[in-house]
This record gives sequence, structure tokens and C-alpha cells, in this order.
Amino acid sequence: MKWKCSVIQMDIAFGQPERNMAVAEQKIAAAAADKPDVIILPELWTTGYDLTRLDEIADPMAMKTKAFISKLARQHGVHIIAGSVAERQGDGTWNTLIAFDRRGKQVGEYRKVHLFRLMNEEKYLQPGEQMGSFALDGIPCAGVICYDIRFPEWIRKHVVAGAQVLFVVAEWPMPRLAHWRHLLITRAIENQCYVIACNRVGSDPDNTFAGHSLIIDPWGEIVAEAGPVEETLLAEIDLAQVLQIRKRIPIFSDRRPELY
Ligand SMILES: O=C(O)CCC(=O)C(=O)O
Repeated sequence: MKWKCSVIQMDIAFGQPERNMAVAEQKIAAAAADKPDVIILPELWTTGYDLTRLDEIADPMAMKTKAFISKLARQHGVHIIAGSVAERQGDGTWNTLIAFDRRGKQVGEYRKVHLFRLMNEEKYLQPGEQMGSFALDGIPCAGVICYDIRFPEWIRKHVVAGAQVLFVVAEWPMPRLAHWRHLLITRAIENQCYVIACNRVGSDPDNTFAGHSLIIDPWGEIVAEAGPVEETLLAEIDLAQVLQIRKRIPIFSDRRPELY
């Protein structure tokens, strides 16, 4: 099976969900003209890192964002990994990835497990406790968020559970661009999976973000890479490559987890 993937590397207006949703709607419609199978948005694309105003701007149970993305997925007949949104529930807020299939059915929901202290996430957000596994067209996938890629054991757990495609949504700052690229390439090689990573661009009051969204094959080769400004990255991936590479170097039969 082949998938055409559109990675929407967008700027995000700080703390302005209505405006960001209107921009995303236009970008999704423009991307849909190329008839992709999957569209992916970045982390916290409705609010950005406006953490001190989350009480006001987070989406209760992510209901509004879910209804909005479900409609767009159905309308354009495309799977949408709708980045992550600030999801309010009770007294807590989570940084939550949501995934919809091309019929508009929600197939995945993942609350960021590793909160990033350097950007004060732990002061304003609750950590998730569950894995981010889901399936699209019968292909096992996983979705993780930004800082999560620094935890190889967390990604490995998803791959051991079956994931062949790893979606990464991020607001990764420019000063650590080299880490972003090396970590993503390494996660693809060591897990023999596709990595489809969407980062934002632009700035907020504290950070400038790196862009450089990436599509990486299970051999670790870069299929497509964006630059540091807004763009929609489009590339086709051949999912058969995952099993071919896993057969050629059978790390999942050779690993010795009883010793680790
Ligand atoms: O790990 C990093 O350097 C960046 C992580 C990050 O920006 C995030 O998780 O939001």
C-alpha cells in the first residue's frame, strides 16, 4: 500500500484558536487538491504555547476541534492527524493528539506523556498515561508529541506493539534543530518504521520554531524535508518497505529484551 502524505508546516497565532482554525481549514483544503491519503498538523496548533491562558482558551474535552476536524476529514476524504490541542477536562488540561480517518471517524487520541520542563509544560499541563496506538487503513500507527522523541523506550513500546508508521507532531525550537533531525532519523532506523514529523514555524514571545518537518523511510533515508518557513510537504511512502526492511535485518526477532 502506498500513502501520499501532506505535512502542513504552519505558523501559529499565539493564543488565537479561531484564527488558527480558519488558517488550518484553508491549508487543509489546499493540501486536499493533491489527493493525499494522510494530512498532519503540528503540536498545539490552535493555541500555541500560550500556557498561562489555557483556562480561557483550551478546548473543553477537545470537542470543538474534534467536530471541526471530523467534518474536514469526511469532506476531503482524507485521514487527518490533527496535531495536538489543549484539551480541558475538569480542572486539568492535557496536550492531546487526535487522529481521524477519511470517513471522519476518530481513530486515535493520545495525551502527551513526557512534559517538557524547559517550556514550563509541567506547571500548566497534566501528563498522559496511555499509549498512542491506532490504525489507518489497517496499518498499525503510533502518534507521539515533540519531547516524546527523546524517549526511545516509549517509541519502541509502540513499535513492539505493531506500529509501522510513527507520526510526530511538534513545536520544536530552532536552537535544537540538529537534535530534532538526528533523533527522528535514529527513531526511524532503530525501529525500522516510517517517521512522519510535522513541526511548526514562526515565533512566540519565548521561542522561534525550527520547521524542518520530515518524512523519513524505515532505512533512515529522508524522503522529504521542509525548510524553516511555512510550507506543505508532500511525499508518497510505500508501506511495503517496512516489512521488507524488517525481514532483511530482523531486529525484532534478534532483540534480547530479557537482558535489557
Ligand atoms: O526536546 C526538545 O528539545 C523540544 C521539546 C519541545 O519543545 C516540546 O516538547 O514541546
